[in-house]
Amino acid sequence: MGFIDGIKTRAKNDIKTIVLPESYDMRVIEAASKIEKEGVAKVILIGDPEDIAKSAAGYDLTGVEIVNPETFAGLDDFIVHFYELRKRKGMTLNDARRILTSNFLFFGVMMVKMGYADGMVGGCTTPTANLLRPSLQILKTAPDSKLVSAFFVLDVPNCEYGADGVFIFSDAGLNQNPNSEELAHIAYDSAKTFEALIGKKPITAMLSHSTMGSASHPDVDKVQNAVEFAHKEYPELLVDGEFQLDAAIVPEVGQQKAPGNEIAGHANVLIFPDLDAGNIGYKLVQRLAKAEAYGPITQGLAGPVNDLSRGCSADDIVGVVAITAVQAQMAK
Ligand SMILES: CC(C)(COP(=O)(O)OP(=O)(O)OC[C@H]1O[C@@H](n2cnc3c(N)ncnc32)[C@H](O)[C@@H]1OP(=O)(O)O)[C@@H](O)C(=O)NCCC(=O)NCCS
Ligand SMILES: CC(=O)OP(=O)(O)O
Repeated sequence: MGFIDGIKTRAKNDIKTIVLPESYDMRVIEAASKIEKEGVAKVILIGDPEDIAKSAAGYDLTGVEIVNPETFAGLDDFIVHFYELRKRKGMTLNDARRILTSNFLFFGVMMVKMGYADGMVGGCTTPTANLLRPSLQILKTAPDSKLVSAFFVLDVPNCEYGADGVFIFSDAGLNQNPNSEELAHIAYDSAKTFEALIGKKPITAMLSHSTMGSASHPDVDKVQNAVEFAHKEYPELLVDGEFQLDAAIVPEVGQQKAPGNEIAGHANVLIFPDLDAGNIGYKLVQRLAKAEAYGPITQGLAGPVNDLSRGCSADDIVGVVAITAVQAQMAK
């Protein structure tokens, strides 16, 4: 069974409720219909029921719940909780009301925070920063994590590398220029996530334009220091570097450039030195190798809220909803 079919099977075993705030986009409507039909999750759409019924003509939305923030019975409670969370940042009750009734992303994250939904997926019409800010502000970092980061699962067809072509690429969505310690934390969280979602042993490579000192530059030093920090902080983690991409995933090149290294050539968790590399890297593999790309999925957040690329398809949304539902099961 392929990666996403395995995740969907897990999601169906213990149905979770996932809120989709961008109900004005037809990919979301199509995805909501598919998710209910396949039994992957229970869906909540946010918006005016009449508007949604009009735009969804032709789609079967049986089972989908629609919540209108304007008429939602729990709105006042949401406003007070949101205000309490953000008042130290200068938020007033009026601000809280205005934001929650006008911005479906903030309202959706509050549905997760207040236990009305188990998770949220958005971002097909919204740049990542606008999608992540509400969850960072409202849910915040999970107690067992040092920072929130975002990864993609790449499922590459006809690929013998990684875990039968399945990889985690991290950070490909959130932290723009992580320092060495942050890179080490991202590596740790990504390895744990790989094990939890893919069910295989994570083998983690810290990527660079250098392999084991073949180049000298402050950018290389940053990754070398990250490896040193990861070895010290997380001795149980199978992680090494710095590796170029070919040395990380191609066994012959790994042994040529880093002879005797047990990770070289076998990595399935790829940690990119910065967001430029991670974001460009995942899109290259998605578009040129025709890989399935699910994400950006957040890790280290105190609640499952996940992003989408604006270039996503309805099927990508179904996949990310299934992953979100499995994260919600694991968070229990
Ligand atoms: C996500 C992002 C908006 C956060 O930026 P920021 O400038 O820190 O945003 P804010 O100052 O509004 O921060 C919001 C909150 O998130 C927290 N935060 C930011 N980054 C965090 C992280 N990595 N982990 C945990 N918390 C974080 C901040 O501490 C702040 O908390 P507070 O308001 O309670 O004090 C920014 O990192 C970003 O734009 N990343 C790139 C996203 C992107 O364009 N990706 C490419 C496409 S996928
Ligand atoms: C993840 C990502 O790159 O998102 P977008 O394509 O929406 O910017």
